[in-house]
Amino acid sequence: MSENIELKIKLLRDELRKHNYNYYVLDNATISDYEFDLKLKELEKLEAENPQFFDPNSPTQRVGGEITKNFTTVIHKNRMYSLANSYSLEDLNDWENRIKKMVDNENISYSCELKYDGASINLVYENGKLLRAETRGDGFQGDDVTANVKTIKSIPLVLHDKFIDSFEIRGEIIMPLKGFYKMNEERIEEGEDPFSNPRNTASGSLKMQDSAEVAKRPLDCLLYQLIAEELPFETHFEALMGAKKVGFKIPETIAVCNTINEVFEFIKYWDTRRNKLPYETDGVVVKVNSLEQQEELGYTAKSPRWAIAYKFKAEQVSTILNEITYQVGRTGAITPVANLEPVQLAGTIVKRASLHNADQIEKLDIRVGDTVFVEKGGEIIPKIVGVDLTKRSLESKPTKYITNCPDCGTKLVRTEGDAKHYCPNEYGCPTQITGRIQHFISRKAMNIDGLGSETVELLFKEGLIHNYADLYELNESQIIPLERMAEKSAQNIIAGIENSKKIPFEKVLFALGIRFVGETVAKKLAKHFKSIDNLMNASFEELVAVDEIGDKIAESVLRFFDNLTNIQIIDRLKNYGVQLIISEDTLKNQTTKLFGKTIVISGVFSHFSRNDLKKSIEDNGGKVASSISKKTNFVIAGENMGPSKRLKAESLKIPIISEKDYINMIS
Ligand SMILES: NC(=O)c1ccc[n+]([C@@H]2O[C@H](COP(=O)([O-])OP(=O)(O)OC[C@H]3O[C@@H](n4cnc5c(N)ncnc54)[C@H](O)[C@@H]3O)[C@@H](O)[C@H]2O)c1
Ligand SMILES: [Zn+2]
Repeated sequence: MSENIELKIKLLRDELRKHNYNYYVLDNATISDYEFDLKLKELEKLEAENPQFFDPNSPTQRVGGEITKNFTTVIHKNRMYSLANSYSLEDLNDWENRIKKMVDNENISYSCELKYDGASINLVYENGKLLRAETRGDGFQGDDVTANVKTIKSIPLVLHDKFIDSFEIRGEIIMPLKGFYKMNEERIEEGEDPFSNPRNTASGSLKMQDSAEVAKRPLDCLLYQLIAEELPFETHFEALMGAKKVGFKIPETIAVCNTINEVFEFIKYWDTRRNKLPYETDGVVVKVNSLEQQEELGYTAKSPRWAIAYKFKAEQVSTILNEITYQVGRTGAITPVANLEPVQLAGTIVKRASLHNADQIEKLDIRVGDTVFVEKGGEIIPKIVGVDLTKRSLESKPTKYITNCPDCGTKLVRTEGDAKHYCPNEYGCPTQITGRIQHFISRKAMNIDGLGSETVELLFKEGLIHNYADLYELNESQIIPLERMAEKSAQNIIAGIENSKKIPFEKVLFALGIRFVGETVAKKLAKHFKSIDNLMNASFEELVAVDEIGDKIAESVLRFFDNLTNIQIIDRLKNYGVQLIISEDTLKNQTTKLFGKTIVISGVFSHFSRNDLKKSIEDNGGKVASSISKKTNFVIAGENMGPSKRLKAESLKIPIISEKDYINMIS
């Protein structure tokens, strides 16, 4: 018997560790938070009943995150904790009873805050300046992500008023919904899969290697705790308001409640209104307001006793699944969509839900006619999380995924490791053809004025264009007779197409619609290879040698240029005068002085910002790496170079040069 329990505990611990890793390190959870919390609760219960199997390393005893190998590790001056959870008013009452006993039945007032859903961050300030930003990691040590955090505009780098000399302030890095939706629209436009939710995206962004990329992500930071050797405040709330005065972003939603009943009111209020906030929240955090009482209460192994999270229930409704339809994307990817009986959810009427791919349908055994549960997380469209099997009719049959393209009838393919089915009829499938042309003319690509998506469809239907090169053969007399067209609009279209011949190479490269080559990648490739001919002749090794170009992108580029139709189209674009070589302007200030050199930078510089220094290295043909290895040619050290980096460079005998040496080197 006890052997069984021991095994059960071990299996649960292993499973939860795996989920922690997926969630915190890979930013890619494979079960819902609800299921995760249930399993954790089950383990807590088993451990409490069987104290002989206690293990300080159990997921019940430890903060779930980890440090990564991509950043300098920092030991937290003050430990970072998780929060105990509660799911009902009863849980909260129990908590109050417990803590009241520990503070001798004194009155307790509470600070109530929303639980912002993102990634925790610790900001270290010395003498009014941001010194370091650290992730929570395992609570004892985290990743030094200062360079990335410095790109978040709402975080003050220098305080505009005198405050405490040395302190830490903690908060949550979040991605507000508006920015999240916009980014996803752009990704879909570029043929990439959209991000799954704002939390993962915020957490993933924080851990990117290139701060210039992080700067493009619309991140924000909401702060919720101040820590110092000695705080000149009596209460947590006053401390936050003090921090607010010197420039920190502290949400307006905080309230002080004098009784637990007032806390309930706060929770009820926000449970129905949180959808109206510009960011996601997943609950309320209730904190003992008096700092003295907080100190008295202290911490358990994993969380403060003076605070508790109340988790909102994910909003869920049930409705009937009327039909499953299939969409074809510009890259041929098929997305199944659930068409639902319209239902009210989180303030909007929901008619459709994403089903992602065939596996998802199979896993949940979703069938037409089913009553399904629909949830709204951070996704653009809601998702189906389960089926109400008690309502399934006896005649119901498992869903058969389509085998052929709903648009052109071609047999679909699915390559190993890819969750999606694709229509391989790249050059014959109408949606793919018009999708590629629509992408080509779009604002961030060739920016062809006067030509819209509908006109592209019309021109295609009339047999006037089959690919984007055909645009350059169009003339006014072909366009004027078309539906809703007149001389003026035809002239505009032709003028817009003519003007697009001036669009610079990096945008043309993006416009070609090579899978995984979005705006940024196109810029990188254009800058590195300088012309389409060089790019076309590049080998896999040459491609992956370019900073931030990985296997997936390299393979996609090779595949694109391996196709005769594409080569012919590019030849035609060349003849029409489209820019397929990088312009003189872009080449200015560029040299090959650092060609083949891998350089690591560390510290703070006076002549360059870190990003400018990176750009300068790249402009001179060098490659910037984030960590020192045998492949590093030299390290440029600024002020306050990280001691671990210095040690590593010295032990590998890698030259360390100053900013001045560098400037001499390139001038
Ligand atoms: N689905 C999965 O596989 C999986 C795996 C691991 C964890 N999880 C989920 O992650 C959560 C557990 O993560 P956790 O241990 O980080 O705990 P938590 O996120 O539930 O609570 C602690 C965190 O809340 C944040 N927070 C937000 N607003 C705050 C405020 N106003 N005051 C104080 N803190 C605030 C802090 O960053 C703090 O670190 C659970 O919801 C769990 O379901 C899911
Ligand atoms: Zn097709």
